[in-house]
Amino acid sequence: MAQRQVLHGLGRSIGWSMGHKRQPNSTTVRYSHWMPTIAKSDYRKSVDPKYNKGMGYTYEERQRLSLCGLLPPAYRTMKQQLYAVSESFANQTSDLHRYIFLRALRQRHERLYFEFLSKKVNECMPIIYTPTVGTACVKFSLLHYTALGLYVTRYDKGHVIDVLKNWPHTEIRAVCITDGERILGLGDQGANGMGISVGKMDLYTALGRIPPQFLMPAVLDVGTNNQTHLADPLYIGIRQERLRGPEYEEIVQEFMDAVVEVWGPQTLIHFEDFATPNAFKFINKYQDCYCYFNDDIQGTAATGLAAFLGVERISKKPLQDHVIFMVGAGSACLGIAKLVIKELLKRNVSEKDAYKNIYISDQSGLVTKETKVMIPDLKPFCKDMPPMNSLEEMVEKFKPSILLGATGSAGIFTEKVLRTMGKHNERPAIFAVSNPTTKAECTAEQAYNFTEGRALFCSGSPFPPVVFNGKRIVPGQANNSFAFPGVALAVMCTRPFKIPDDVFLVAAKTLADYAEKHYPGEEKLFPTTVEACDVAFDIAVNVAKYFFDKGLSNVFPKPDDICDFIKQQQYYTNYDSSLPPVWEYPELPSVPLPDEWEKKTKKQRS
Ligand SMILES: NC(=O)C1=CN([C@@H]2O[C@H](COP(=O)(O)OP(=O)(O)OC[C@H]3O[C@@H](n4cnc5c(N)ncnc54)[C@H](OP(=O)(O)O)[C@@H]3O)[C@@H](O)[C@H]2O)C=CC1
Ligand SMILES: CC(=O)C(=O)O
Ligand SMILES: [Mg+2]
Repeated sequence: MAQRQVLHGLGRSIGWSMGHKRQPNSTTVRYSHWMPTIAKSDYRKSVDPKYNKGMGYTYEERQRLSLCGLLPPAYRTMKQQLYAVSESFANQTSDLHRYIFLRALRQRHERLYFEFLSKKVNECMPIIYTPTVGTACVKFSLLHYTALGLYVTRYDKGHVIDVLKNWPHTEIRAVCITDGERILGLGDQGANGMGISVGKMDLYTALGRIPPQFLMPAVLDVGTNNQTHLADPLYIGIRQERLRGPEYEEIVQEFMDAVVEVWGPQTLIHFEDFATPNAFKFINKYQDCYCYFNDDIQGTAATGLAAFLGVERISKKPLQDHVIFMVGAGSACLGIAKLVIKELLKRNVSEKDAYKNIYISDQSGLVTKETKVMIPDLKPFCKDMPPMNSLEEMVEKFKPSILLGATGSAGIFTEKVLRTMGKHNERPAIFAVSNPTTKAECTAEQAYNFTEGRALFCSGSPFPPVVFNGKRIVPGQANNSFAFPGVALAVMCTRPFKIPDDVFLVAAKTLADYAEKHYPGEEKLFPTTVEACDVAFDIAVNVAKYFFDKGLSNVFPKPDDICDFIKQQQYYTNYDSSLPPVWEYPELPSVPLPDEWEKKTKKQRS
């Protein structure tokens, strides 16, 4: 009996239950020799990425789990393993190699991977997320080795539920799905869009600390119109033109219903990188009847509004008095514009005044009543004025104080556009939010150089700090990754049936407040990425409060301490064990880690 308790304790300490098929009377040492089959299955489990500790298995655990001899003799603490990973990471020869290295780590040793991401956010975010994830998607056919997420295809029609049931984890609480049609600013990547779903869900865990076993990245492969992929003999998806019309919508509907059937109506369904007309069609169809959100519309909206609230704070001018010019009439710009309107209406600004100062343009110029509008959500933003085409002329004419581009068209914020922004504003707010970096409307350097260093600049993908007139300026990152992990964490904890738009107002305000609270008196619109985990937690707390207060949570009773309630459901990477040894193993000599590395690993803000 005592023996069984020890074994159970050990099972818990490494993260799985040992079961009851043990020899109750055997000693532990004999057990490991007598039961080769079980020992072998323990070995498989011990290298399962979810449980693996790598060289972090203690000598005691190695003895009990029949791992002696299967690992090198040295033992490594989590910190020593992190050091090993960071050395190997740094030795990779390109960002794509770093991406491949991290993917392999994820497939081998999940807790170490997430611990590394959270300790090295600055270094890892640009790899597992934008910009490198964009390159990875383009080349995904060469990188695919094993199931990272679920592929559902148009030919699974009528059987989507069976495909979903093949996913190895049974308790899924969030799904991120893309059909790959608009991957970042890189266009149609078909099934290669899996890289984006995987990247987003990795941030659920790295930033939101949502346990990875609750998450399922997915691709809905309905074909691709990307001619390069269609001609590529190694393309991993269905080599056919994209499905359109009712058949396309039916397969999306079947996916939605299958998720609800398999994992329940409280499963969060996150739509990512759908082409804009479909993105708006589905948000309007699903938002009120599924636990659903579209990240490019709503997550981006929360981040964009937060940036504008920061501009309001720094400029000491109410948001409704700012002239906002948006270049791009897609998911990102329209999502932000709609949330700004929501915020202004809440402040009792009249509808007419709320719309008055927001201008939107697309490739054919200013969106006016003459524009052939394909997305109904764009209609209220159409101006009753003559058409205008040149961005330079529009910026000169409307004198925006906030200029935001989400176009996927690199460099359209020309020197003249930027200088005009600088001419009309003391602190011109310039946001080049297109991803990846190669698609940014301007670089950080251009934004500061052409405005004499006065720009309040943010970009979608990270730019390095710029030194202007001897002053080091750190550009902010205006990316929806500051919003969706916190919203998802709140949803996972409170289990609502739907996610109203107000949730993204809460997220925006929390993000803006975070910057204000942590950088008082500083002209900083966003926290740094190393704080993204703390931001996600704050957003989760406020959004969870919102769900409880509005009666939308399905968790009863309302917890007294929401912070604690959320913390208890988060993912932790600790796998310490304090078991006694079975046979004696001497304390082996070790060498301390370099001081330099220890210092660098401590949290730094910029
Ligand atoms: N930082 C972040 O968090 C986020 C960034 N993004 C990025 O924003 C970009 C756009 O995404 P999304 O809105 O979904 O994309 P869409 O493709 O739906 O929209 C792009 C819009 O930009 C317009 N456009 C393109 N080129 C120009 C140009 N040269 N001048 C004026 N308008 C132009 C298009 O006009 P037309 O319709 O006439 O073709 C279209 O209205 C992408 O790069 C994406 O990565 C998206 C979401 C979040
Ligand atoms: C960040 C993001 O979601 C995009 O660029 O599409
Ligand atoms: Mg996106």
